Amino acid sequence: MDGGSVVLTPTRFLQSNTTQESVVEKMRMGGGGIDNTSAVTLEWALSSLLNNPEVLKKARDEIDRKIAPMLLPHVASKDCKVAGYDMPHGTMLLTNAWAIHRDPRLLDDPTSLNPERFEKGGEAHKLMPFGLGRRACPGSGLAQRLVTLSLGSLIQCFEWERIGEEEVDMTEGPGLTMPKGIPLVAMCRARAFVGKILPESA
Ligand code: HEM
Repeated sequence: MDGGSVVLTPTRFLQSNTTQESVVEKMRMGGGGIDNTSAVTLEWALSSLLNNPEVLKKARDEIDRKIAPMLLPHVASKDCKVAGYDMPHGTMLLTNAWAIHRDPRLLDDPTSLNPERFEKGGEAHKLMPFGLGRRACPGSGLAQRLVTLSLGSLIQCFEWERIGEEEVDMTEGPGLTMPKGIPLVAMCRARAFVGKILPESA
């Protein structure tokens, strides 16, 4: 291997008295004890991807498209079954709320915006933005009041419009709380009655 700037050899971190230079030197000589099938395979794979950036981009786009945000991980405190699957004590369980909320077996036409669907008895339980069970969000009462009151006031007090013909971009950004990929920019105008209450906003 040429003395490149990145040496992908995880095993070297296990050897506290080994400098990077000495590891690289040993690798050049086919160093004993450093050979690691997985690390070598990873190194070749990453090398090939770096020489073929379009394939690297395709792989990353596919991962971004298919790996949805999960709820926080939970761990089984004792052996149990979830949906028929054995969960031995200590198993980490990740809930894919994104997929559950889009499952046509649970909701009719799940990707349509139809808030009235949750007025029907039992339907609200299919929505789980706050998780479920003992570790569900303890702030859900506060959050629901805050969000619904704020959204209600924004709808009540302003006329809203998109800034153009194009639909608002719905791409998700990275991060635990699933922020918007592109921040929302919209036009709003205070409704006439607001001017009577707050003259400076008219
Ligand atoms: C729209 C707003 C919010 C959303 C969507 C949200 C969502 C969540 C979710 C999905 C969890 C993980 C539940 C699980 O592990 O299954 C969680 C946990 C938690 N949330 Fe929230 N949350 C919100 C607002 C708040 C607020 C306002 C507070 C505090 C005032 C809060 C405090 C917490 C705490 C302390 C936990 C950890 C609970 C535990 O692990 O036992 N959250 N939240």
